Amino acid sequence: MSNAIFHHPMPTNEPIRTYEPGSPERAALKAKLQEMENEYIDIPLIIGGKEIRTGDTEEISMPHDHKHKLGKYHKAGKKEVQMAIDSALEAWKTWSNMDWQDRAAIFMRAAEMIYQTDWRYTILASTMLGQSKNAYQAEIDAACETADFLRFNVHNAYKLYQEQPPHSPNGMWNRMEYRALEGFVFAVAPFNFTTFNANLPGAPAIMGNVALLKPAGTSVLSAYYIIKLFEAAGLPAGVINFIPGSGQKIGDVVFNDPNFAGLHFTGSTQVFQSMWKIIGNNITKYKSYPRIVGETGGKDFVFAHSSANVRGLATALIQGSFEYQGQKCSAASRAYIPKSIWPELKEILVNDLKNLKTGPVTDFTNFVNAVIDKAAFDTIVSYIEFANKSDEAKIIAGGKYNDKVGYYINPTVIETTNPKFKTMQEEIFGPVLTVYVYDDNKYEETLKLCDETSPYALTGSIFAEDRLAIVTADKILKHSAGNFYINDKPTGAVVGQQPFGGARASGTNDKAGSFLNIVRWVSPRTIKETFIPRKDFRYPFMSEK
Ligand SMILES: NC(=O)c1ccc[n+]([C@@H]2O[C@H](COP(=O)([O-])OP(=O)(O)OC[C@H]3O[C@@H](n4cnc5c(N)ncnc54)[C@H](O)[C@@H]3O)[C@@H](O)[C@H]2O)c1
Ligand SMILES: N[C@@H](CCC=O)C(=O)O
Repeated sequence: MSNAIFHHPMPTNEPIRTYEPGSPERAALKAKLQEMENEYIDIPLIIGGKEIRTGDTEEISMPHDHKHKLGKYHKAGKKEVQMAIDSALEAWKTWSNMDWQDRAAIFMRAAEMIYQTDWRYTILASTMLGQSKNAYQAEIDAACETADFLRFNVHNAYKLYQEQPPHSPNGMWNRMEYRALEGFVFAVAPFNFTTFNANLPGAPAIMGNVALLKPAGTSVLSAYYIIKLFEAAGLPAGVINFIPGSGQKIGDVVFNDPNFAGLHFTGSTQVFQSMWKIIGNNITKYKSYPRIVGETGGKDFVFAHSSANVRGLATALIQGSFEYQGQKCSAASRAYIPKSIWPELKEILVNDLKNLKTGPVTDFTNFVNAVIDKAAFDTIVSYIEFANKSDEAKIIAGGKYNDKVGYYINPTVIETTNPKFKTMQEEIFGPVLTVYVYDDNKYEETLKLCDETSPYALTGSIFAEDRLAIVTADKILKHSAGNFYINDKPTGAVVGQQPFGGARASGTNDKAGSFLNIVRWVSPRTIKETFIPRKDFRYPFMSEK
C-alpha cells in the first residue's frame, strides 16, 4: 500500500501520424506490412498467461485478397472457456486488491509502447491486412484510439476514486470504496475497430476486474497483438484471457456461470438483444446482477438545410459514408437534402466519387479497400440489388461490385422518393448512402420523419448556416442521436472530446472511454466508521422528564 494520494494529470490525445511519402513512419509501416504479409501465424488462445492450441482452427484471410492467408487461429471449446473463467477468478484475488496506480501504470505503459515503440506498426499492419483498413483509418483506430482509451480510462478511474461522501460530522468518518465487481466480465468485440479489443476488457480491468475477451472471427489477428501488447506492458496472467471462437458456444458457458458479473459488448443490436434475453432468463443463477453495457448498431443520418455549405456537406457525406467502406457504426447511411441544393450537391458527389481510388491497403493511394468478408459482401450487394430493382429508387453513383480477388464494392449512392425506403431504415454496414430529397418548405416535417424512420439513435449531423435552422433541428432530433454533429461528418469521435455512444436500439449509451463507462465497472462500498460507539440504546426523546 502507498502512503500517498497520487495525482493523475489530464492526458492529451495521441497525435495522429500522417504517413506521408518520405516519412520515417511510412517506411516503418511498409516494412511491417511486408513482413506480416509474408508470414503465416498460428494464433493460440491465451488463458492464465498460457498459450493453448485446441486444434479446432480457422484461417485468417485478407479481405482485399481473400486467397491470401495470413495465418490461422485456434478456437475455444467449452473446456477452454471454463479454464478461462477459472484463471480469471484466480487472478481476481490479487488484481482486484492491487493499488489502483499499479494497475494504471500497466495500461499507461501500454499506451506509451504504442507511442514510442514498434508495437504501433505491429498493431497497425495487422489491422490493415486483417481488416482491410487503409493506413489513416488504421492509425485513428488501432493506434490513436487505443492509446487514448488506455490513458483516459486511467484518468477517469482517478476521478472516480476521488469521489467521497461530502460530509463526515465529528465523531465519524464516512468513506466510499470502489470495489471491482465480484466475478468476471465478458468482453465481446466487433470486427470493425481494433481498439475495442483493448477497451472492452481494458476499461473493466483498470477498475480491478478480470475479463474474458472474445474477439470477432474476422479480426483475431489484430486482437491477438493487442493482448500481446498488454502482456508485454506487464499485465498479470489471467487478468484478460483471450478466447476466440464461436460466440454462441462461448456464451453458453459464460452466461451459465454464477460468477458472470458483467457484459461489455460492442456489435450488432440483434446479437446484443439476444444476449440480454439469455442473461434475463438466467438471472437467478448469478451471484450479483450483471452489469450490461452494449454499444450497438446505427442508421446514421446527415440532414441538410437549404442554407448548408454545399461543398462542406459533400465532403462530410463522402468521408462520413465511405471511409472504411462504410463499416463504422457511425457511418452516414441516409441523407435528407433540400431540393434547392440537390443538383449542385449531386454533381459534386458524382464527380468526387469517380475519383475515389479503390484497391488493397498496401497501395497507400487507395481511399476505399475491401469489405470484411463474403457474408458482408453478399448482404451489402443484396441492398444494392434491391434498390436497382425498385421503382422508388435509382442508383446515381457506384453500384458495382466484384469479389473475385477481394470483397470490393464501389461507394454507392441511392436516390429514393420514399423517405421510408428499406435502405433509409435498415443498417447496411457497407459503402451505401441513400438520399431522400425533400421540399425546402417541409423542413420541420422532414426532421420529424428523420427522427421516426429508424429504431436507432447513434450518430447524426445537421448542416446549416442559418442558426434558427440549427436550433430547430437540435430540438426535433434531440433523441435521434447520442453523438450529434453540427456542420461536420457523423464519424470520427475522439476519446476525451466527443464521448461516444447511442441510445434507443443503438445501445446503453454508456459512452466508451468516459467517466460514465468507468462507473459501470465498480461495486461501491460505503464505509461509516464511528470513533467512539454509543453506550446507551435509548434516544433523548424517550426521557420522562
Ligand atoms: N455503437 C458502437 O459503438 C459500435 C461500434 C462498432 C460496431 N458497432 C456495431 O457492430 C456491428 C458490426 O460488427 P460485427 O459484425 O462484428 O457485429 P456482430 O454483432 O455480428 O458481432 C459482434 C461480436 O459478437 C459475437 N457474437 C455473435 N453472435 C454471438 C452470440 N450468439 N453469442 C456471443 N457472441 C456472439 C461476434 O463473434 C463478435 O465477436 C454493427 O452493427 C455496428 O453498428 C457498434
Ligand atoms: N467511434 C467511431 C465509431 C466506432 C464504431 O464503429 C466514430 O466515431 O467514428
